[in-house]
Amino acid sequence: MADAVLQAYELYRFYRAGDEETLALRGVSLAVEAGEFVAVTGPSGSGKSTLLACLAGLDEPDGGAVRIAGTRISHRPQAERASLRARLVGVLFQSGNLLEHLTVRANIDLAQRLAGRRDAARRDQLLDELGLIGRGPARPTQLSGGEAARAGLAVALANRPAVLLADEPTGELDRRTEDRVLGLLRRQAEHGTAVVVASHSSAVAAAADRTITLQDGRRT
Ligand SMILES: Nc1ncnc2c1ncn2[C@@H]1O[C@H](COP(=O)(O)OP(=O)(O)OP(=O)(O)O)[C@@H](O)[C@H]1O
Repeated sequence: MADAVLQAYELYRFYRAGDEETLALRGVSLAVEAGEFVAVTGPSGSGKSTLLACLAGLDEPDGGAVRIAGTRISHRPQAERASLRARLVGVLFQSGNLLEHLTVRANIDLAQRLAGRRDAARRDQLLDELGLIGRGPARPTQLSGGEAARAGLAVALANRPAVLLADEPTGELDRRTEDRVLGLLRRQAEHGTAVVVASHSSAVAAAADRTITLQDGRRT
């Protein structure tokens, strides 16, 4: 797995609050190849969101390392992590993927600008593929739940990321919209992106090439 586009080695993450210490990750390793779709499952509190945040460089592991496309993203200043993330990683959450004061189109443009790019053709292609061609001028508050999920995906894919990390991206969606979003994630993997989705949903596990399970911060 030395050539895996996403590599995590022995990740540890501790949270301290007063005398309380939570061991959210206890030595999690993971390698995902380009084109693979991996589901991360496990009970509530098992460390799924913490793992995804560390993989995305949104959080710093206390131990271990994350490499994306051969570049270490962990243990770097926050600004460097943000810059690497903008170029290499698409991040999709259940909500909060879109800035409320910007239109859908402007949200995608912003994601490209943050990566030092401008690619209107890619933006329009994404809006088209995701069935949002008429919704480009809409603001997030004007979108249905399913439209907002697809617009969030458009932002995450704006820069053709090597790795797409999604944390419960279908949590609030009805089954039909969930299937549509999963189909889009699948297609993205078929185009060569390494896709990692943390979810409680059995539909996500069914759509994935393989599933890893966390329990108390460890892989089972
Ligand atoms: N900022 C934080 N401060 C303290 N403890 C935290 C923090 N974030 C997460 N934890 C703890 O770390 C552990 C792992 O949490 P995490 O959110 O990664 O689990 P999860 O598997 O994503 O859960 P869920 O399925 O409920 O979203 C839990 O015990 C949680 O309470």
